[in-house]
Amino acid sequence: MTPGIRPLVAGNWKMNGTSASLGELRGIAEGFAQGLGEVADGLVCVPATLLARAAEVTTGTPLNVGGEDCHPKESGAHTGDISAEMLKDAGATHVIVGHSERRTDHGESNATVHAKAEAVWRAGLVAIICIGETQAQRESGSTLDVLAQQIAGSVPADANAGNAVIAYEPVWAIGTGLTPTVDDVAQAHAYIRARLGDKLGAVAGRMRILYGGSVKPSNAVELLSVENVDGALVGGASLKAADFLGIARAYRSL
Ligand SMILES: O=C[C@H](O)COP(=O)(O)O
Repeated sequence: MTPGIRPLVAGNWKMNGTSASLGELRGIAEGFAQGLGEVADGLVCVPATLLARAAEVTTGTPLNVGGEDCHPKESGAHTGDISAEMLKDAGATHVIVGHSERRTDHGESNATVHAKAEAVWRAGLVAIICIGETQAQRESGSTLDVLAQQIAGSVPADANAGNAVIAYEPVWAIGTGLTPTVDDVAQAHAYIRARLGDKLGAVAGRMRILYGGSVKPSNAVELLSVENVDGALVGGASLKAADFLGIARAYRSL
């Protein structure tokens, strides 16, 4: 946690969910409406196919919905792609950019992620910019260098606390049940805050830095209490309302 920064508990459904899943989203929205919204902001990023209906389900609740990716351009001949403006039209308030699965599956570079973050801002939305090292990079001792490069290349110079959220996701911790030690998380988040400070100045002290990678109700208090961890980006455990709310509930005791 960072004094003065309101935490954000964000879900990422990835390529999961059909209309039958909207009941879980409704459950999450109700949990935030019934008190959790007082201790943390809530967001669930859903597949584009569900976004408009997800926005309807969450209307009138504190829960926001977002997109998982966008094309850098506003419109044009890009079959199968979706622009940030389209996501906004469907009800998104946030868009994830640079998730490691996009970087790996679609070869997205830091420059691409940078362009996507700017596209999110062009649409008036908040960019959740993901960074994180692979297992091999960690084992070779280059974690902090990788984070520095990703911040330098992926985070536009006009990022601030209102338009961007940084998500630190060690790639090897995503969907594996493995998590870094709290000391490793603290070191990474402090380093990210410092590099953001170098790049952005004082505003970096007010930006949210989320941790992502195998967050679940049983480890949420431990991970979310770490200094400079201002929330979570949750994959698998965001698919069930009970699990996601269990994570957000950590903020009742922090
Ligand atoms: O965007 C979310 C992350 O990739 C974390 O996924 P996970 O909670 O399933 O490990």
